[in-house]
Formats: sequence, structure tokens, C-alpha cells
Amino acid sequence: MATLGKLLGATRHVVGAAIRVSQVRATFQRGMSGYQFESLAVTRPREHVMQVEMNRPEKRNAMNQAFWREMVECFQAIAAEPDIRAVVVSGAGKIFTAGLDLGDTMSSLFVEGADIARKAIRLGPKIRQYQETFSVIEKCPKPVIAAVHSACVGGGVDLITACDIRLCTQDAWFQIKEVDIGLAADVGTLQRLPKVIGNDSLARELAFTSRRFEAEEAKQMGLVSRIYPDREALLEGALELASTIASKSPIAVQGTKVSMVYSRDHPVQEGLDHVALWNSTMLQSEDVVEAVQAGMQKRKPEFSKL
Ligand SMILES: CCC/C=C/C=C/C(=O)SCCNC(=O)CCNC(=O)[C@H](O)C(C)(C)COP(=O)(O)OP(=O)(O)OC[C@H]1O[C@@H](n2cnc3c(N)ncnc32)[C@H](O)[C@@H]1OP(=O)(O)O
Repeated sequence: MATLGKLLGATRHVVGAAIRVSQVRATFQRGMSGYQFESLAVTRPREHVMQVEMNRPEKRNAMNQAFWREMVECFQAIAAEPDIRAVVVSGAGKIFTAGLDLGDTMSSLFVEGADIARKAIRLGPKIRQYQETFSVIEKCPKPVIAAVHSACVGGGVDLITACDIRLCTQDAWFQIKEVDIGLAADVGTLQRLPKVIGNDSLARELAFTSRRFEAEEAKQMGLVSRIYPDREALLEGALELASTIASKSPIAVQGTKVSMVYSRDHPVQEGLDHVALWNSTMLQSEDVVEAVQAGMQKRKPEFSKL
């Protein structure tokens, strides 16, 4: 009974997501003109691939209030784009990101209220809203690749741990900086990093000390999977990887992401039940026939829009 309840819960989650996606699709079916943002530059550099670039280079891509809001709008729109199959997230200018905007966003955390409880009741939803800025990446069924060059500070680590794949340049460095500004990190690093690197002790060390670590160590711990000599090579590598992913069946790739995200947070049997339910529909896709036939005929498969 408990398993059935969980499966029904999972199904409701999937159906709920589909309804939200169709609502957003209605809003964003305006092609690239729907992707005009203040803090982000959104382009389609390759077929089926979107690049989302944090775009406040003069402020080192510090995460201001527009950013926290626009990332949600942007990724909800991407989730609903039938022709987009993979995403690259990058930073414009000198560094990837300096994390939380210590002016604009920091001041939004000082809320009005007659007493501490009333202030807390206002602040709680704001923190949850900021959490959604990165959770939306994880909820987007399309694989998201973080391409990190130079500094990735504070909120930057929260952001990249919500991505599916992380790549960086040789000169990249990372810092879970929150304790240095008097905060427990609260938008994803503490929850996701130990799972990403599979080393709880190291995750705690980095979070307690805010020790800066470099590309080689990031690769050794499993935070990034590849290191490139410079930003140009990094972006080329990230886009190439995104194109490879985009050449596969979108039904298969998105089912894989949804299943891996679900399985990370559930026991093996629940993950197996979830993917069995998922595939009882998705295995009936025309993509299975097309992928198998293309393989037999030694040709490139063609998959239709979602
Ligand atoms: C509910 C909240 C959830 C989120 C929590 C997140 C928490 C965090 O992210 S904690 C980490 C906060 N970030 C920092 O402490 C980093 C501060 N910045 C730096 O240390 C340096 O800027 C950096 C090493 C990243 C880059 O150094 P560089 O020499 O290349 O640049 P600067 O000359 O220092 O800065 C250039 C201009 O950018 C502005 N700027 C840089 N970082 C921030 C920031 N975090 N917030 C706002 N503005 C930032 C800096 O003021 C300069 O502006 P200007 O003086 O107008 O030229």
C-alpha cells in the first residue's frame, strides 16, 4: 500500500509537472523573443541546444533580484520548449559568478515586521523563492551542463550542484563562501554537494571553512568531470557535449534525467518502481523504433519535436 501511495504520488508529480509545463508553454511560445532578460543572455548556439549566460560581467555576475526571478522564468520556459534538448549555463566576462549580490539581494533579506515571528513569516517564503531559482534547473527534464571559468563563489556552487554535469577551466576555483558572510548556505549546496561528490566529510570541511579549492581538486572529488585549458575551449566542449546529448532520443534522455534525480533521493526499489511506471508509457514511444532502426541501418536517427 505504501509503495502504491508513493507511486501515485510520483505520478501526480509527473502529471502536475506536465500541466505546469503546458501553462508555461502557452506563455513562452514566442520563440527567442520570449527570452529577453535583464540578468541573463539566452541564445541557441547549436541545434536543439540553449545557452543561458549570466550576464552582469561588470558586477562579476553577482546574483541580484532580477537574476533570482529570471532564472525561474527562463528554465520553466526551456522545460516547455519542444525543440530544446540540452542546456549550457555559463558566465559572461572575467568570472563565472561572485554569488549573492551583497547589495541588492542582501538588502532584500532584511524584512519589515513588528516582531521576530512576523519577520520570520515574511523571510521564509523569500528564502524558498531563492531556493527555487536553482531547484528549477533540477526540475527541468533537459540535461543542464554548467561551464565554469575562473571564480565560482557562494551561490555559484549552489547553482552548479543543481546542474547535471559540471565542466571547468584550468584556472577555475570554487568557494562555499556563505559562512564568511554569516550564513548557513540555504539554496542547495548543503543538500546536493555531498551527493554530487559522494564524500560527506569533505563537503562538511569545505562548507565549515569556506576553503577555496581549485579545478584539479574539484575534478578529483567528482564535482567536475572535465577540465579545459581556457574559456573558449570550455564553451566549445560544453556545447559539443550538449549537441551529443541532443542527438539522442529526447524521450530517452529526459526519462533518464527524471529517473536519476528521483533515484538519488529514494531507495533502490522505489527508484525501480518509478522507472517501471515511467517506462510503461515511454517504451511505447516512436523513438524506440527509430533508434533501433537507425542503429541497424547505420544512419543518424531523427527524433521528432516533443
Ligand atoms: C537567501 C540567500 C541565498 C543565497 C546565498 C548566497 C550566498 C553567497 O553567495 S556568499 C558569497 C558572496 N560573494 C562574495 O563574497 C564575493 C565577493 N566578491 C569578490 O570576492 C570578488 O569580487 C571576486 C573575487 C569574486 C572577483 O574579484 P575581481 O577583482 O575580479 O572583481 P572586483 O573588483 O572585486 O568586483 C568588480 C565589481 O563587481 C562587484 N561585485 C563583486 N562581487 C559582488 C557581489 N557578490 N555582490 C555585489 N557586487 C559584487 C564589485 O563591487 C565591483 O563593482 P564596482 O565597484 O561597481 O566596479
